[in-house]
Amino acid sequence: MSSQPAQPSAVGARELPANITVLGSGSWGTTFAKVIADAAVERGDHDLAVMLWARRDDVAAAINERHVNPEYLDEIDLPESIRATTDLKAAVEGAEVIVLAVPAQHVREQLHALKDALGEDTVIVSLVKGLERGTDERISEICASELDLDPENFAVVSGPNLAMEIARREPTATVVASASEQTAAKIAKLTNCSYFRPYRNTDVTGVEIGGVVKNVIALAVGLCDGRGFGDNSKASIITRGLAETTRLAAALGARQETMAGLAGLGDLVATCASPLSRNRTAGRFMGEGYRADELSSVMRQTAEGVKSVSAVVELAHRMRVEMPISEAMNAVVSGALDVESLATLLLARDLKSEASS
Ligand SMILES: NC(=O)C1=CN([C@@H]2O[C@H](COP(=O)(O)OP(=O)(O)OC[C@H]3O[C@@H](n4cnc5c(N)ncnc54)[C@H](O)[C@@H]3O)[C@@H](O)[C@H]2O)C=CC1
Ligand SMILES: O=C(CO)COP(=O)(O)O
Repeated sequence: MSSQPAQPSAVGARELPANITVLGSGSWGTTFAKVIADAAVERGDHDLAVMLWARRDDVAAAINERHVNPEYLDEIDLPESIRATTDLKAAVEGAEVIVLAVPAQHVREQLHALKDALGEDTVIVSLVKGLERGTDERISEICASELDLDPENFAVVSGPNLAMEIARREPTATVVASASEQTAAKIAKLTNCSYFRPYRNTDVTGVEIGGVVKNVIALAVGLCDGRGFGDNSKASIITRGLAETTRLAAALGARQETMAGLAGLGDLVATCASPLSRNRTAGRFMGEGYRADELSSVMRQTAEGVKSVSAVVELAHRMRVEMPISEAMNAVVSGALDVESLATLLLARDLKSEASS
């Protein structure tokens, strides 16, 4: 036996990355930064740095000086190891992991802006639950086309993850999916803490589609609230919503069992049940008579379902998949259908066997 001390591995002595950047300091970006910082403390890692990129100076200043983000996470104290900046290039310089937490329609421009500062082995983690309008691309596809990113360096984190509950340390599980088992395991370890339990998966498409379509279904459930419909209507929409999500995911090559897991059924239930959900809230406002273009006057935060529904429907047409609830929601959001006519349209199709679809 050699008496030589063990040599550090090629990637360095640390098992996990030390420099993490989160792009987007809204409710989920800030909360996710907190999860990473809390997880590091719990495993005794005091060298890990989390940098949050904020669009606004006042948000960055509040995080740096008072360790709060009053705009998005009122009442939550943030760990002092989280720093914030509005300088995108400085934020991503030297980052080993870059987490995307901006609305889907702005991901491509963000990636374009940071392209040159990206390291060869940088891992991109998406928290985003939307499709890009115009291309109908998922975030993994945008990363591949915009950055020429090796799929093994991409992961998506998705599940029943309402930001405010996690910020309050209420226990939740999630899914980390990557084409690389190793990348998924690394991100799972980086985020695992006493209140956040990640499960690994390699079905990136399924996990992304689950997160995107549940927002559209939550709009429909919100509409039921706005129209005064009860739990039978909502349970019917949730169940048939899961069926159409599963059809689309399967057509795109995803695994059906992913839709029965945390990133499918789990997230659908959390979002459709929670008054914290922005998508359900947006649906409720529309059910009460607001048009989609009036929503920004009553809610400040991102409701990805409103922005992504047309891309979901386009993708479904391309894949020849029937998605009647998404079709109806697209018609409402675009103004082609009024909410009074919606009740019959949401579930109206030719009568068929439940098992046949
Ligand atoms: N809030 C939640 O509970 C969860 C949200 N998500 C997903 O995470 C993503 C981000 O959502 P949130 O943090 O909740 O949104 P948010 O609305 O709370 O914050 C969005 C962030 O993006 C920034 N932003 C807005 N427009 C931008 C632009 N043009 N360019 C660059 N940045 C821009 C905002 O300044 C803000 O920092 C969404 O795709 C959402 O579906 C996923 C799981 C949970
Ligand atoms: O994705 C979420 C929970 O998992 C958050 O949903 P909302 O964007 O509707 O708030």
